[in-house]
Amino acid sequence: MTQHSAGFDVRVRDLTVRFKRTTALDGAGFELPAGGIYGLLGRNGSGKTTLLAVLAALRRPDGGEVLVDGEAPFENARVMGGTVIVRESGDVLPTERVSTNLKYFAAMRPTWDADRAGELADLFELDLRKTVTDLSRGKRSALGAVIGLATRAPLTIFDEVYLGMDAPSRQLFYDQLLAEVVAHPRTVLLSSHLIGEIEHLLERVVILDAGRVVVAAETDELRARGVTVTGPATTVAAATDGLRVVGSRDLGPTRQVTVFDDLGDGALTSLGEHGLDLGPVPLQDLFIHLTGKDSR
Ligand SMILES: Nc1ncnc2c1ncn2[C@@H]1O[C@H](COP(=O)(O)OP(=O)(O)OP(=O)(O)O)[C@@H](O)[C@H]1O
Repeated sequence: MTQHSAGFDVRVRDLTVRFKRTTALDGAGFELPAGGIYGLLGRNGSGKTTLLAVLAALRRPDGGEVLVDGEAPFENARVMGGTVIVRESGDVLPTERVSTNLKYFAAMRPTWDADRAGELADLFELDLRKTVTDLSRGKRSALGAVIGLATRAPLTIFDEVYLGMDAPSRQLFYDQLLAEVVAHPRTVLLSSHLIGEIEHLLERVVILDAGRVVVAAETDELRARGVTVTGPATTVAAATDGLRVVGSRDLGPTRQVTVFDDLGDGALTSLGEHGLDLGPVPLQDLFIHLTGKDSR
């Protein structure tokens, strides 16, 4: 059911987008419930920006279905009015001052919170008098963060916008994002390469690979499906037979494999009974295994 107070939900089914010779999205599908912070991960060229552009109504799909809050977003004034996308290329007025940009968004966006925008601009130490073109890359990213957060849109999309920020600024962004979503629930979709940094924020993760969704799952469920198994090579091979092994490396007689499978307690106990060492797999490693050359 759509919960308007908690943001827009997103349903994508069999989505295809083509550019002349390139199929950027090739039957992608996933769902995001209303209200929550979600991650869109994928290697360079996997289709993240294209997907986000479709969700934000900047592009019409060539095939399949995209529903945002129950309706197709393209040329849909209601859905577009409730969606904000922040991209590094900037959807700001580049030759105007920061202060003018904030006033412009205040006028354009009914959900804009001007006090919060001012507070965030202070926190990010943005000089309101500077024109956008005179800002450093990191400060331009910070302006994007301020706009994305202060808009309080039911669907808020950040397309790698915080990559230009230094580590303390990114931490500030993550903290402020979390505070915003707790105080004013909405649906936030972040695309990023910095998985280790953002994984604790994410309720769900969608991983794209070559235009297809290879994983769409709750982050906790994803972590539970990944385990490293370490021990004598022959024992590891026998114990993991029949499980989906996504990575393997040998260190002399010792083998470590990364398993990505529905591991119930039974499977884990049986691995443990073989006397093998079991360990967690960082999301970043799972991502590398699932989108690396070996998995194709
Ligand atoms: N305007 C365009 N014209 C032609 N091809 C395009 C266009 N935009 C994207 N593509 C192609 O579509 C594919 C997906 O690109 P997209 O920008 O969506 O990927 P991405 O996952 O955002 O990549 P990155 O992480 O490098 O930003 C790529 O092969 C890209 O070259």
